[in-house]
Amino acid sequence: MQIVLCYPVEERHIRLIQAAWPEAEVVDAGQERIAAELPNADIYCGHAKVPVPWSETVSNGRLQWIQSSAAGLDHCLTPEVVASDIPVSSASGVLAKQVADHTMALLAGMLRDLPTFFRAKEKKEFIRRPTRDLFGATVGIVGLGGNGRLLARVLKAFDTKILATDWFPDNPCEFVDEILPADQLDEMLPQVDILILAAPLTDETRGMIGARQLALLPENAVLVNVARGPLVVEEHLADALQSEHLWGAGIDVTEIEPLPEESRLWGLKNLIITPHVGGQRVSRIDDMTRLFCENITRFRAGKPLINLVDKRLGFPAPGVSFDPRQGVS
Ligand SMILES: NC(=O)C1=CN([C@@H]2O[C@H](COP(=O)(O)OP(=O)(O)OC[C@H]3O[C@@H](n4cnc5c(N)ncnc54)[C@H](O)[C@@H]3O)[C@@H](O)[C@H]2O)C=CC1
Ligand SMILES: O=C(O)C(=O)CO
Repeated sequence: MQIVLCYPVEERHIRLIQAAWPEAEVVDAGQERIAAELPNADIYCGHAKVPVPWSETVSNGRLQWIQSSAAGLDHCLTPEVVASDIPVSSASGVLAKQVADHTMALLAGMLRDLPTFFRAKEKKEFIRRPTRDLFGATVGIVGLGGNGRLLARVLKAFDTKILATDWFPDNPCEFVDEILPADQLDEMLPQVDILILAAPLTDETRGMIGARQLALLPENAVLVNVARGPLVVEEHLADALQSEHLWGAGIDVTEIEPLPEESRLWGLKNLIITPHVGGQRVSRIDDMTRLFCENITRFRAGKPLINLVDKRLGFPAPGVSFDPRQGVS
């Protein structure tokens, strides 16, 4: 049994994985060796950011399970993997707390107009201008999974009205006032002061926020994208920010990462950009290893995996959820 890893593990993580399956050989391939090691894996855990030979790996017939170390599965759900019978599980929940924090930072930063004050600080200027706050706002969340649900809980403390769209609208959430089916996004947009994107990148969601959807948002709405850059048509977002139809936006993800030097987005004053760091936290790799070890125990016992992905949809169906600081619930 060979377990191949491609996430930034240290010796102590490898020891934990080894303890979960003592007979297995654990190979820390990293980004450097993953293309060479993946075809020999029985189990793969990681998030390869370099091209890897999925086609060869699937046709070898050796790979038995993919544990993504990311919540987003766009890195591994290739047509060959989707067509195969290899189960895929995601890291939903592992990063949710820091993503919620980061979303609140982007949102509050934009409502309180921190970009203006940061620019003023550079010039040693003391300026004041009207700002806004979150209390009483109507917030729309696109995607009520691990991240979207936790965000709803946090946002509710600000007396907000929360609407959401989700692929599974019948899966209730006590902090959301109304959950609409994914295809009713157009109905939600005109009602919200703040729109938060927390859905995976799939064929359905690519380009889901373009000029038409931005125009459906009320004047002065704020957009936050902590999901994947290609959910938004970046040129259209730049237009809506430049015309000041939107009050502002906070984005942790862009269509191309790193954002190219020539992008129009860099020059927009009402935009906060962070370099895909929403999921970062000092103990992120410990947290991920905890989920992987829990799933190894389940895999060995033939029990259902946490965050088992519906590969045709591109994300997990509702089920048990995993909080690395509390465990399974
Ligand atoms: N900025 C960052 O560092 C991070 C970004 N992400 C991104 O955020 C996404 C969401 O993360 P999680 O909540 O953990 O994923 P998740 O898999 O737990 O939840 C995704 C949710 O989106 C819903 N959904 C799918 N298609 C939809 C559509 N067309 N419209 C509305 N809802 C739809 C699903 O029903 C599900 O409830 C990930 O796929 C990933 O791309 C995740 C973690 C960190
Ligand atoms: O988990 C994910 O999908 C991420 O984007 C982490 O950076």
